[in-house]
Amino acid sequence: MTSLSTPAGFDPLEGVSEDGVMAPAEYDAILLASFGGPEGQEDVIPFLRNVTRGRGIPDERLEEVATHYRANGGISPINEQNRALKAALEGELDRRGIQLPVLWGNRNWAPYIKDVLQEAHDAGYRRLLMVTTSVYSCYSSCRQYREDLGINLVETGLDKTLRVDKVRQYFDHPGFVEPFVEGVRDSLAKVRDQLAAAGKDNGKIEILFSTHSIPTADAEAAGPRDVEFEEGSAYVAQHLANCRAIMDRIPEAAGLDWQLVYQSRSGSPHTPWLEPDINDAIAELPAKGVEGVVIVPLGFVSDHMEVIWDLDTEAMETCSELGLAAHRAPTPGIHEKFVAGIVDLICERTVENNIADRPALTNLGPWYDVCRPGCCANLRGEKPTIAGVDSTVGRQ
Ligand SMILES: CC1=C(CCC(=O)O)c2cc3nc(cc4[nH]c(cc5[nH]c(cc1n2)c(C)c5CCC(=O)O)c(CCC(=O)O)c4C)C(CCC(=O)O)=C3C
Ligand SMILES: [Fe+2]
Repeated sequence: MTSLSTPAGFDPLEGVSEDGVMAPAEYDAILLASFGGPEGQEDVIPFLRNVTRGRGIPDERLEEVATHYRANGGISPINEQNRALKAALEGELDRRGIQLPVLWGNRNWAPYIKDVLQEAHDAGYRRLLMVTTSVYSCYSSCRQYREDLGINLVETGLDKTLRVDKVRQYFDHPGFVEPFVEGVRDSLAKVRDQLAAAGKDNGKIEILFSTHSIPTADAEAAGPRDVEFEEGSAYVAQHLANCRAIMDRIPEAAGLDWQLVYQSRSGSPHTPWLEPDINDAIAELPAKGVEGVVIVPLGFVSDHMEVIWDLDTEAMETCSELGLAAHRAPTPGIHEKFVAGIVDLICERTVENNIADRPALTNLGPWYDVCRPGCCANLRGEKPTIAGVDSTVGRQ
């Protein structure tokens, strides 16, 4: 390519307000960024090595997790779900007459973010808007994505000619929350039916909101460094706020007990991670007189391996061993409200079809378009990032 449409480098803070809102801009394409997963038995170990490189995850844990993938033919459902989400986003953009191509790239498996950035550049794109399939604030869900973009832009040498911004973390956007409201309501009715069929018409039900456990040190570093969270950390506070937002919207669930629990812990047993584990929490329920459980996969956008194994296989088994009626609520997946919500988030950031109103269903949001200083710090050392007020990638 002889001439470029944009001058080399940019000011990442141009148009960014005090509170991290970025003025609408013109984008060439959307980048749907996700985790990635294996697509066959021979991919399983290389994928797990990609995920855990430099993370100190014991080999026994990797072998254990490999069996979850092996049982599913070595295939993670996540890639198919992302293809479906990409198609649904294209459909919704098209329906609204918005001409923005959707690219898809993963952190840990093909199509890799690095290759997608090169393809985007070769196609003449100079500014992308990234949407991630992770919605809360913590290293794994926020900074790790911003870092992988930063590192790949620097490594490909595209950092001065290809700019990537990111939509805000959208845990409390109605597009993410409302599908859960519907799903929890339906699941509650199913558990009530199961109990009725067993002659336990007024059996006590508890709602377990489940999310990915993370090291407590990562939880403490989650979110902006310069903002205090009453509930210990941005990660925990965002989840608890969402639990309340969902409970408040389901009259049928009025008065039911609920709690936030954690799943999919890895790492060394000596490192503290967020607790209680969902299986331990379930084991405590019979003693409280609980006879039915609704399991809500609040930390996830689709039914990937952490959902179909850790919840549908393990947690459901724990319930059945204890004789508890149970149902797992759906993830947003390609729910029409979720898809429309993501397109709304894109429109918040674009000059054309701009949406000025920024809905948020908790009082923590709307979250920052451009992360605050030190947001979701990498406790192992600083790497180049995008989409933070302290990002340096692409600076003139
Ligand atoms: C917060 C969070 C989310 C939610 C936000 C988001 O969605 O991003 C998430 C999602 C996912 N996690 C996934 C898979 C894995 N996560 C692992 C390991 C880890 N996850 C962590 C955190 C999170 N993970 C952490 C702190 C580790 C320890 C290692 C490290 O510090 O990085 C490992 C290694 C083996 C193990 O120990 O489990 C695997 C295989 C898949 C793909 C599933 C599929 O293939 O369908 C998805 C969507
Ligand atoms: Fe994970």
